Amino acid sequence: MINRVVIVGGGTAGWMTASYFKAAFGDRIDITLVESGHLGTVGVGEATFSDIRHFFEFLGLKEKDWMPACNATYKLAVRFENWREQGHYFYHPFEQMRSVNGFPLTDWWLQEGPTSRFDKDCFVMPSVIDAGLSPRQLDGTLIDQPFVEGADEMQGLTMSEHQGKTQFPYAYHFEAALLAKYLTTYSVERGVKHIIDDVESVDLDSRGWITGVRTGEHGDISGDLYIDCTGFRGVLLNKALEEPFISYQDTLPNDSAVALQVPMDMEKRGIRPCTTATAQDAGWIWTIPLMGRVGTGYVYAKDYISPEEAERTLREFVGPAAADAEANHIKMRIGRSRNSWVKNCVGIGLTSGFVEPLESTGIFFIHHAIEQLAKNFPDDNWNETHRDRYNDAIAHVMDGVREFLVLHYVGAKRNDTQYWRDAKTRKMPDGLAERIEKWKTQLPDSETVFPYYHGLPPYSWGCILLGTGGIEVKPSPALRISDSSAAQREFEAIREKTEHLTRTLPKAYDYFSQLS
Ligand SMILES: Cc1cc2nc3c(=O)[nH]c(=O)nc-3n(C[C@H](O)[C@H](O)[C@H](O)COP(=O)(O)OP(=O)(O)OC[C@H]3O[C@@H](n4cnc5c(N)ncnc54)[C@H](O)[C@@H]3O)c2cc1C
Ligand SMILES: N[C@H](Cc1c[nH]c2cc(Cl)ccc12)C(=O)O
Repeated sequence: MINRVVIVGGGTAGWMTASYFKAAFGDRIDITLVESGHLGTVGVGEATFSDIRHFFEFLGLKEKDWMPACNATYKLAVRFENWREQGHYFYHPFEQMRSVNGFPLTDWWLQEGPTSRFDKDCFVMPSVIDAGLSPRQLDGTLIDQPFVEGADEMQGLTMSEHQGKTQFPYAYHFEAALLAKYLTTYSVERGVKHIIDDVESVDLDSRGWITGVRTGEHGDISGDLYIDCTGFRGVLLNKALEEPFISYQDTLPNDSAVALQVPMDMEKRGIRPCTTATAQDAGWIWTIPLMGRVGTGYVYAKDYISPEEAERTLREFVGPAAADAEANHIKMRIGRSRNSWVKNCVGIGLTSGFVEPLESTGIFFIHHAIEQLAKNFPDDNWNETHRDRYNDAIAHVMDGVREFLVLHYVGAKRNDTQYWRDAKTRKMPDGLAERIEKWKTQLPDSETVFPYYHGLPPYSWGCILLGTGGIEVKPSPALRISDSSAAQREFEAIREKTEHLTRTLPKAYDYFSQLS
């Protein structure tokens, strides 16, 4: 049995892992988490995938338990502003793609689109977001969507097993530091040993396996399995075990960010329930609404703009409310460890890998890694099959998301600065150019997107292609000679549903202010 687990690092990755493993394995596993008292965590205001609800469900937590404690709000989409041209925006929503006669509605939209807005013609969420509404009524009733919430056959499935079966209509925004604090209490109450100290060195045996970590004040801590959640430092995996890091910077050049937390009266401002990604001269700015403040930051490539200029741009973007906010400059390590599981050490979180937060994939990577590790948990035979399966799953998810992000830049019509022009000529990950060729005559489907599980359904790829507008796509030839009346009825049904929802849903702020 492997039942002594040592986690090094107390950011989002460390505490999500500790709490999930306690919920999964109870007292059959002994967990010690060591975190530095002075090295900070990266967590800024964070946005997630909708799948994160499975994590909270697994821990037995309801929204009213954790959301108010983390100043959380709902995220119904990512809103992309100015990626095509100044003043243009589109949504990548959490919403089941409708299909008519075997073709996604977006394909019909290319042939028959009632207006120039694919997002508002094909989905109801964009109008709900524009009106600043909550997807739940004040009594908690969720808007009726074609998805299954809590159905028995879905219990216990991992995210990859869930994919394609349902699409939940929202994700979350929350304060990462508050979530880490919440999960600390959850974990410690369930028996996780919490040590605040620095790991100063790592002991290896003659085979190079970890036998213990040495701390400044608490001596040696040893276990069977070591989980490296030390962030970009990779203290165990990359430093002690010397596992190489594969950089993605040749295809994704953004390597820096500057973040601000801006206190705000959200009742007055109102909550637009989505993450906004506003394109800038050398990157993009995120805006994340939380209860009591807005999290914002400029993600940029330092080859194109200096940190000082990025901070100045961000402050101008936010306006006077940012005057007293302290800027947090972050250097990002973009790419992944060649293998995230090496010998008796598994890197989770930023140690394992990271891509810029354009589609909020950091916490999704952590959640996926935890589910895969729980599924492939080793015994003392250290069977290679479990390790190899785990490493393949982690590599695929990150490589797939890298392609998805590159599509945003290659697809963006804007080319008004060197940064955006270079995005069109930069090397692409293997296979993407061929896939884009196929999508020019038929929007992405399960047979033409990145072929391994990477968290994004085919409709997500279609939204980016249609929204960014730089790649010309044509309707499928079959639809040109097909009867479109069923598609027309579907567009009409969406219009009616949108009209009904925008009349009946409460304001997002009102929903959160009564949630407890
Ligand atoms: C600019 C930016 C924006 C982001 N936005 C999003 C988003 O919107 N959505 C999303 O899902 N993800 C986002 N992410 C990613 C997300 O922040 C991370 O995935 C998440 O915070 C996990 O970080 P971590 O726990 O791996 O590392 P960290 O937060 O860096 O934590 C590392 C921990 O290790 C400890 N440590 C380090 N060295 C030692 C040592 N020697 N001894 C003891 N302890 C040590 C530190 O004290 C700390 O506790 C973003 C990341 C960045 C950089
Ligand atoms: N696994 C899916 C991924 C997904 C589906 N739609 C979206 C929209 C946005 Cl903005 C991000 C991710 C996804 C999920 O989490 O729902």
